Amino acid sequence: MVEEEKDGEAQAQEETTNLVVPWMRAPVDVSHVDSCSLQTLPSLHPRLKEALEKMGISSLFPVQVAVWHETIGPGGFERDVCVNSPTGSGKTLSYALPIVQTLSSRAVRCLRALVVLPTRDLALQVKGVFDAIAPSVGLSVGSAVGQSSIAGDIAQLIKTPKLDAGICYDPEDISQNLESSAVDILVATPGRLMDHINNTKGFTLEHLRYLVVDETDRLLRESYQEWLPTVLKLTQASDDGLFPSSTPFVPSAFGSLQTIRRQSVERGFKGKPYPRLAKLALSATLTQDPSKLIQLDLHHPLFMTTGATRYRLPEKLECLRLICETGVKPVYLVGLLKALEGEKCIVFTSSVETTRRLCKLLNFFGDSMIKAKEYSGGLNQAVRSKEIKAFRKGDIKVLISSDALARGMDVELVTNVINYDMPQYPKTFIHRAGRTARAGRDGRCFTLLGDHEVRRFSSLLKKVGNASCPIYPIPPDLFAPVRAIYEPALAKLKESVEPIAPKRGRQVGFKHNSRTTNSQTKRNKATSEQA
Ligand SMILES: Nc1ncnc2c1ncn2[C@@H]1O[C@H](COP(=O)(O)OP(=O)(O)OP(=O)(O)O)[C@@H](O)[C@H]1O
Repeated sequence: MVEEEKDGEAQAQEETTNLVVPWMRAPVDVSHVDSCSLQTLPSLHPRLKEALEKMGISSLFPVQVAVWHETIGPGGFERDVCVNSPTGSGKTLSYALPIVQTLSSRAVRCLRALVVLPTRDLALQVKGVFDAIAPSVGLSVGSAVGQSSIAGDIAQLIKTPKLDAGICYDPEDISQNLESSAVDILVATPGRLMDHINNTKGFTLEHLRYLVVDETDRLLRESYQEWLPTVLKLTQASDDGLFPSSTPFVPSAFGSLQTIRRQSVERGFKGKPYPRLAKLALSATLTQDPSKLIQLDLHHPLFMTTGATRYRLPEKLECLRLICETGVKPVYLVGLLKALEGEKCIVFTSSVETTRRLCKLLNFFGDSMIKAKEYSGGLNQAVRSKEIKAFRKGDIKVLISSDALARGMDVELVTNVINYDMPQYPKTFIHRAGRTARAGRDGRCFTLLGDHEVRRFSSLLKKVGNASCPIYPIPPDLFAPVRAIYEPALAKLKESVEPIAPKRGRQVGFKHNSRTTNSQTKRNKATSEQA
């Protein structure tokens, strides 16, 4: 299974699209915004300040300051906000903080903010950020992600109030109206969100005020059961001015409430439901494709980006390349990993299959060489969670991964990213490389290349705005011993791996060069990260 960022056709189409929507032509340039200490940040709730300090945060990053100024204070959240900001620049807190601050004054608990992410692990990571700040102002956060128990979700999300003794209730009203949300903020993946929309009694988006579409370009690439049009429809005003799911009788004694969205006649809002659903869309590689952006139904959108170029790598990222002899790429990888011994490294391959084999092969080099673990969409969730936990703790130093880990994942102290397989698309390079050099830290991104890939890689580097990518020389004293044990390790791999039905022109195992991988990539136009 291939987990590349997107298929070539769509990527190529986007690369050549010169149609930039008018509101993207006059962006707020975040590179002109300064960080701001929590002391001087206007209007910050004192309890949120305390919570941030507990997280070790003393100032906000530029993108966070820019979004804060747009969303907090008079006129806040009047416009939808689209953010294109480098990996590791702090986009999660840039939306989490203003949403939590704004909801801190809410009187009744109901679901008001929905954050959607493409994968389970990402959603849980973002929930962790909300969990660190929202309870300080009395807000509750829930998650609805794939591969967790639906019953558990429901218990967490839906509150069924206790009825006062002695009052006579209509059973129908009780069953229909008295269940309400136990959370103010929900972090979800699209598939599980649709499960709740379609099947969970009492789950409603009636009161939703904020919708965050994180990793926007990834989420807009697939329809994921039409989650976005469904959410937008469920938050529209109906013809009679009332929200469609509102029922005429809701006994206020139980704390239920209705949000009435009317067709507004105010300037700038004419014909739109009010109160309005405010939207935030974010990515390090935000799409500029009008046919994708239109799906968001943005209101008077404000575009925030960093610098003049479309893509931008983290400031302290150093890019390096290794030119590998054909047929012995794993030797270069092991030599490089030996040179980086003790540091946390993520090694990216282009498919689940290569991830599995490469991980096995590295472990066949023997304990004195490299201990590596695997992370890919081919593993079950429990194993993936276990490996990522061990990697976060530092018990594992080398993680071999497919692109399932390329987007958004924030693992502390990853100092090196290694592209074992050269990424095919600029977006893939940006997201993979962005697993290091986060939050202003240093990091290195190495790319292993065959001779025939050098030119294509140079053109890719130009597209990501990086001209300099010197060759990294592996110290010869590290290289020679690795080479000596390569053949026995490869033989062990061949014994252990089940033979794959041979396809014409396809080489099995690691007697391949990157051309083989590329042809596999083209054959397997499969999906990737699981929703
Ligand atoms: N103001 C801050 N001060 C210090 N650290 C911060 C601050 N804001 C965020 N961070 C840290 O920076 C790291 C990157 O943040 P985050 O994951 O939000 O980046 P991102 O822009 O969403 O990246 P990606 O595009 O890869 O998803 C996290 O470890 C986070 O805890």
